[in-house]
Amino acid sequence: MARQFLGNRLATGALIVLAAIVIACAAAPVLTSSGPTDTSLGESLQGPSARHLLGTDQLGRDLLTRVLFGGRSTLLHALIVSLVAVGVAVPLGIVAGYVGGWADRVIATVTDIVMSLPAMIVMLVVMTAFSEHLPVAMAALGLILAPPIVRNVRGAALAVRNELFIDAAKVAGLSKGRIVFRHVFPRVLGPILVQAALATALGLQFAVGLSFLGFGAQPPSPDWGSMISEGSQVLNSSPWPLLAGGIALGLVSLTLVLVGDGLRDMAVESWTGSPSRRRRRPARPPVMVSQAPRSQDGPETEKPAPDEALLVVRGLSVAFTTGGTERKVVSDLNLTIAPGEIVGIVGESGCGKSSVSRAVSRLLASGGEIVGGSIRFADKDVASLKGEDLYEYRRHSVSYVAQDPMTALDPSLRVGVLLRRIVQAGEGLSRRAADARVLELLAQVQLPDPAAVAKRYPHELSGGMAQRVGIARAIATKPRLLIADEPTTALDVTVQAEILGLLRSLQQQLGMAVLLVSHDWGVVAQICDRVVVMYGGEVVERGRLEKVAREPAHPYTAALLACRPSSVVDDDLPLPTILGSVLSPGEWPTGCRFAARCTHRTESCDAAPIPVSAVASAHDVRCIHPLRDGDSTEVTADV
Ligand SMILES: Nc1ncnc2c1ncn2[C@@H]1O[C@H](COP(=O)(O)OP(=O)(O)OP(=O)(O)O)[C@@H](O)[C@H]1O
Repeated sequence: MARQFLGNRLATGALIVLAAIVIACAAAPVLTSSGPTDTSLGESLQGPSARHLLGTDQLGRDLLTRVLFGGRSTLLHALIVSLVAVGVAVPLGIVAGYVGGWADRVIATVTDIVMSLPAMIVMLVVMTAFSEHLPVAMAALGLILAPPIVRNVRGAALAVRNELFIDAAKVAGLSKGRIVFRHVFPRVLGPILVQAALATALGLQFAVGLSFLGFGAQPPSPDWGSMISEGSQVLNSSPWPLLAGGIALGLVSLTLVLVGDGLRDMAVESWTGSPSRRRRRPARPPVMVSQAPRSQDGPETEKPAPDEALLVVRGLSVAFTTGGTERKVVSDLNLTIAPGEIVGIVGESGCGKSSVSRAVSRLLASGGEIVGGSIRFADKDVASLKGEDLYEYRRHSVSYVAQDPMTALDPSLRVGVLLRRIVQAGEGLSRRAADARVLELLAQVQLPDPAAVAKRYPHELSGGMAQRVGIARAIATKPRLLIADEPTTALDVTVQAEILGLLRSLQQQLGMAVLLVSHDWGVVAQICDRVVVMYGGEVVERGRLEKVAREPAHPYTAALLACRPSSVVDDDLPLPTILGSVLSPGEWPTGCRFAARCTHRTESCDAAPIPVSAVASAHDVRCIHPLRDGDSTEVTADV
């Protein structure tokens, strides 16, 4: 961090000047040979000379001495403003942005009220009430300046709340407090530093302004405001008394702004590595619980018995509310996963795969809600978990590996620190033991030279290495179910294969179950035991992987399989695609949701919702015209 700041020459220069001024003011009694009130009428209103570097005022007092002594109270008052403003605003801004809900609404109302007050009039009232106590007035000014900082910090915290690495920290079981201190605060530090510098500059202006009006130091004691006031009265005779205070004020204000800019750039660079690494995600609050008894998703013919199952999802419906309209994106979904099993969910983009995985890991985005059904994990009712139980579930039951490894790792933390915090949070290990465990985890995900990797920031890793670190974090809590949402989509093909191989070998070593979400049959086919095909928010087919892949019964599954690059025989032909596009959630028809793109469509497909039924042992399909051996599987593929 310090290196990044020093790289900004302007800011470094400004900091040196600012520090020099502050130190000189603090050490004024030592640095000056005369006192600030020592008069010498014979030397009145002189210009700069070797004896008086900034000249003298009308009473022959040395202006430099008065600037240095006067700066002590002026800078102290500015500091009070800044400390009060930032000290009040930062906690409120973080709570409003990160916690949200009613806390956000209350804080927003209070800040709106304070912002609507006329600052100058309030200050004059405060000054009248505390005319002898400028520090109290400065503290009041700090309170008046806090609301814009609250808004700024709130915005930064809100943006961080939506980052993938916060989801990852939640799934790793870190409590809200730890997440705020370890992940949110470092990310809002940039805006805080800038605001602190600006608040100090503003405080300085106010301190000087109030003193100019006579509320500050009383003669003969100096401060910069009273010096400017006195200087303005003798401006016709000499500009130096005015310039001395004015230059000090201008210099400190300018350096504060430049230092603030430098600090902000330093904070941004240290958490991003490069600006291109920063991405935003929509906000996501906790989900709500509700029930929906009706189920069109029929019984799974191939599943572990409920008492053997690790995860049992029944009739799950998920909806998003945007602009006051609720839209179901997953409807009536059944899914069962046995301990140690790898199940894949496959389907085109927008079919609801991630919504299912996020509902299971309790990470639905803002506006997202479980509106029906149940999710049971071992003996837990996942949808109703709260507080400690939710941390416990995330800490020891599920883990989440996200699509983009770069955004899923906190860019402001070295890999070793990031993993150590996860390891220490749950197991209460000493630092040394936690560091050893971190190296063990990095070795477990087959990263060469774990000690060197532990010292790097995420932006210093390749995509594949970053995803291995993401997996190391996911297994650090020894989960029973690892959810991997498109874990290889952001990686190139060779790295994809390595990551899938790693997931398979970790699953075997640790005995955990895996729910793999992908739009790519090739990925699912490499490691899954069973597969669930989703279309339009519902399951259209499921069964053992080899069975579904060899004998797809739903035309959609068949079309997906036909679109795999590996199924193209003639390299000269373009890749096949499925005709039409996925319907948006609000456009789903009553009958078969795939009907508009299906060449097997008949009138009865549109008449009523299509139930799931068994086509064979261990093989279910939601289609009234399931494909049979010999039926064309490419009918919907457009080449
Ligand atoms: N935060 C959100 N707000 C509103 N709608 C959303 C939100 N997230 C997802 N959706 C909608 O939910 C539907 C299902 O999205 P989901 O991400 O679950 O599908 P997916 O199959 O995983 O697709 P992808 O592979 O592109 O992520 C989509 O229509 C999408 O627009």
